[in-house]
Amino acid sequence: MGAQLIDGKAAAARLRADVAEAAAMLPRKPGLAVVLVGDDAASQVYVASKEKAAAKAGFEGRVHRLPADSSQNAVEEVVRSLGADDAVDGILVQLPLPKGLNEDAVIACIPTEKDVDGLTAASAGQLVLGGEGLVPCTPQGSMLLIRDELPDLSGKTAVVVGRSILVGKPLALLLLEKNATVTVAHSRTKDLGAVCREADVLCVAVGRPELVTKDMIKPGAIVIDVGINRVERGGESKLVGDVAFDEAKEVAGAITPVPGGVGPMTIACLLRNTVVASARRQGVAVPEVVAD
Ligand SMILES: Nc1nc(=O)c2c([nH]1)NC[C@@H]1CN(c3ccc(C(=O)N[C@@H](CCC(=O)O)C(=O)O)cc3)C=[N+]21
Repeated sequence: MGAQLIDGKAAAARLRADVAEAAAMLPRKPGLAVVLVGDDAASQVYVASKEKAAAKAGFEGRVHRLPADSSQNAVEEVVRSLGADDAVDGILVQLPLPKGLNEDAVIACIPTEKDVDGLTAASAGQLVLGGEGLVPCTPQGSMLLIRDELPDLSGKTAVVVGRSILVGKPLALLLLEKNATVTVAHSRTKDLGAVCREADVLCVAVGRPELVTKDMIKPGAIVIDVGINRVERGGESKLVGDVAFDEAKEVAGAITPVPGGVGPMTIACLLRNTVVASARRQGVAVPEVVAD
């Protein structure tokens, strides 16, 4: 075991404490609304943990549950009414939506200033332009973990495996903003191993269990594993990342585990975005503990 373990759970706990402190400084409590459509088991679990984390941070949290067979218009109407509700600072529409619903059209109903997931076209545009928009939670959490290990990315090579709207693309932009030399690899990349081996910072977000093996990692690299895959092993169900952790830790300099890595940071960053959105909407300065 050469690598240092990056403890996302501990980092998330620290961030949540900062968020709670910031929330207590605002004139009124931050309000977070979660919209959950249907009864997908995994989504229920995620939403419950978001609800709990929001309450613990001193937020006004509310979950709006809609039946799986809701019409497009019904879902959009709920999101629009939350957009018009002054007590709501952040709106999160839990994805994926049940089949038949148009996710893009639902997300388009979220006002930019309440887009705590950073998923609207306006937020994505601000990310490209280097603006002050709210940054998607998983890439934001990944960047905070990287910063703890390597505060200055100038002159470093970063490779992002995966180009999803939710993670890969925004993460590549954030790394670029911090002056890393960024390569985005994906399913059509030729010789993925050779590309990954160039990385001082290797981020993997493809949703393929243990795709990245130790021969693909530069000795001493920082490895950020965004994947959360449920697999059956020896008759048991367990979570594994997109990186073969047990062998990767022999060569990496620092590595995130799954679970306990990027996942907990995602929720902490959702709370952070909500307190930032709330401060802005209340017309007060964003408290220093959660700024930048
Ligand atoms: N609009 C929207 N925004 C999201 O941010 C969003 C979403 N939809 N849909 C689903 C995914 C998934 N997601 C996770 C958050 C935390 C953990 C997490 O904390 N995982 C723990 C353990 C999980 C476990 O034990 O099952 C860990 O990695 O240590 C995982 C996954 C947010 N998502």
